[in-house]
Amino acid sequence: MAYGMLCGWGQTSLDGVVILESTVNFARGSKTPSVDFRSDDGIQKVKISEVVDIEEMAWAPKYGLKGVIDASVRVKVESDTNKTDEKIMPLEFKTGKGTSGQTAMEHNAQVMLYTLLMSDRYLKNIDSGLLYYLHTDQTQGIVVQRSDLVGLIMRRNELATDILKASMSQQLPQMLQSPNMCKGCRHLNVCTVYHKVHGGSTADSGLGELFDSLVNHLSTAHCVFLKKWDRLIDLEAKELEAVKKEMWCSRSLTSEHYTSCVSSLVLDTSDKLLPKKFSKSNRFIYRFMRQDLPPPDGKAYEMDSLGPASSPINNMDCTLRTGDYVMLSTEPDRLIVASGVIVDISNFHVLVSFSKCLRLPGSSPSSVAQDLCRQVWRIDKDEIMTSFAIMRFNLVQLFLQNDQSSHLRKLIVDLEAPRFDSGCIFSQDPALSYIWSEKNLNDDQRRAIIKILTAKDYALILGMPGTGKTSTLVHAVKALLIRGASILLTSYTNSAVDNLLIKLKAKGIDFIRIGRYEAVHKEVQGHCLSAMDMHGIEEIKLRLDQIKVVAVTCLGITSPLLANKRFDVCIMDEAGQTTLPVSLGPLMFASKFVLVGDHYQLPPLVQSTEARENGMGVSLFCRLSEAHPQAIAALQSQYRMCAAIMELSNALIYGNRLRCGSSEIEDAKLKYTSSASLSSWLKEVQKMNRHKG
Ligand SMILES: Nc1ncnc2c1ncn2[C@@H]1O[C@H](COP(=O)(O)OP(=O)(O)OP(=O)(O)O)[C@@H](O)[C@H]1O
Repeated sequence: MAYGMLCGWGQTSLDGVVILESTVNFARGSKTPSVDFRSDDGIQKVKISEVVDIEEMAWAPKYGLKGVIDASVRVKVESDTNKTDEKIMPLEFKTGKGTSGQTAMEHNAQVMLYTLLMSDRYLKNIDSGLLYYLHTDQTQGIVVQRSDLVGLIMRRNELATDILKASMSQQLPQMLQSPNMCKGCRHLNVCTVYHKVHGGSTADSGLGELFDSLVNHLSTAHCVFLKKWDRLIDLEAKELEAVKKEMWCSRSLTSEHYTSCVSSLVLDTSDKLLPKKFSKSNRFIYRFMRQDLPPPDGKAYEMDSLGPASSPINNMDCTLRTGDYVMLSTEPDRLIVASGVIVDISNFHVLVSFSKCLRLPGSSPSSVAQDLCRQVWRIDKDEIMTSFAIMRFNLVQLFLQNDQSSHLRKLIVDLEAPRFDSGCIFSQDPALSYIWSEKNLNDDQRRAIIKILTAKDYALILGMPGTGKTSTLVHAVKALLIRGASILLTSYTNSAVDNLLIKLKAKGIDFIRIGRYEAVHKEVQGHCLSAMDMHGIEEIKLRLDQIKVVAVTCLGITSPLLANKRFDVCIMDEAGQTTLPVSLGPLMFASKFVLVGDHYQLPPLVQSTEARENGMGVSLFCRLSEAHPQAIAALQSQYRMCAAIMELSNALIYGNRLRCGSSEIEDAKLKYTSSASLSSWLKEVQKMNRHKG
């Protein structure tokens, strides 16, 4: 029965696949495992009677806690005295063997907190949970004591106070000074680096030589750099904190007050097939509409404006867009039910895709559909804080003690000059022969690709508007592939990544696109793993090992598909508009990198004035360009503007460095058949020209 239910769930990540497989195996197990709950009832037998949810999001604003529960299960528990009890509880899978010591304590604490989150979610007292160790096939029962929960919540409060203090005044709490506990802790590296950066000494770390061995590589300049950028991220995060608070605390805000949400929604049931299964991505699509929208009678959807009682979803202020990560919650109690991605949004509806069928917590299998239809919903944007977590993660990686971090640190923090292998220009390199023989490249573009091919550390491509950046990158990728290099292509936005991929596809270059299927351009969706006919993790791994070109957005690098992947080159487009901590992420995956951008155009978007004034608007591209102009290859021949328009760009920004790529471009004129169809500003220009003439 459990397997039947599981088949209804889509698979989102490798973790998800592992959990699904594990739960199926666990639930299918013919034997009824005996589990020690360490309670008065002695050893008890447990049997899963229903898998209620997989990877269930559990948010409890009142405790300030959130988590994703591997599996929420209904379990029949039979004690020695033949007493049978049916309960809902969390089931957490662990891959390690650690059933003792500190790790086991952490696992226990995690399950206990999940019972608290589930109690809040299912509105009933959930007093026990299960831990299943995959390696040893051992199941451990946990019965929650009130005193344990009180202790855990107190620790949570201490942690929250410390985090708040750190973000306000950059003061970190004392280290534990316990070598035994610290040695096995997975946060040891980051913890010691931060301790040193904040002026901590070996003595007050309490770790002696161990501390020195982890931080001795850090110079004063490194500490200053990390501290500065950490502070800038704090400032920017604080700016957006207000938005996050609204999401957690507000109960009655409408989109008029808060533009990243739509409230008062109901499921549109006019299409009986909802949810629709998006077969390619294995996701489930639900359509929501305003509660006050008149029922669709065929005409309602075609109306330009709605009646006075109803307000459009996608009004001018609403910042929700297709491709946005969102959270779905209930109104008025604001129970967060699932996270998904907007597939489409208009004045009348919003389509959201989820990794599995929706179900209200506690809903019985027979009434799931009715319960969902009766519910009033709210959709909030949900990506702001994840990007800060990624930025911090990227930043601290740069200061850890390993070869890759050390290499990047020298280039990015110490600003060591990048090396170029000019000798190879005269070699018989087939990649270079390809570039020399390629007729569609102009001299600037050829020089740029040679810069990329000769770079040992990095190259910077300054691509002014319309100078053929994308076309140049396509040839650069081809040349690198001739050399047998593996390439990670990245950019901040999905559209920039896909723009390049569409051109690569036209040239017959194969690639894998990592990212949310819905946010990927239709023309390249077929290159998403979720759209391929893959059977199991091994096949996915094999495909990833074989492919030479992988593309992902800068913030998409946290995908488990990229874990342990290494590339010869990372090429980053839009680098002039990407903040430094975001840029660092993809660079960690490659031996050398190419940044493509134009720092004369818009700098990275930074909301906080203080962060901007203190340097957050300086991209890595700009930092390296200013330090090492010799690393830049500039594309200056443009193919988008006639001479008169280009002169404006040259006068305002480019100091006459831009030139027309051909005489046709230089003299190009706008062709139109009738002036009636012209917009008013063009008519004005036309009049002025006649006047001049
Ligand atoms: N060497 C070349 N000769 C002739 N046309 C070219 C050449 N390189 C690029 N183009 C043309 O110039 C236009 C702009 O190219 P592309 O889109 O690659 O530039 P871009 O720098 O990425 O553009 P933008 O800055 O506007 O995003 C395209 O129409 C392209 O075909």
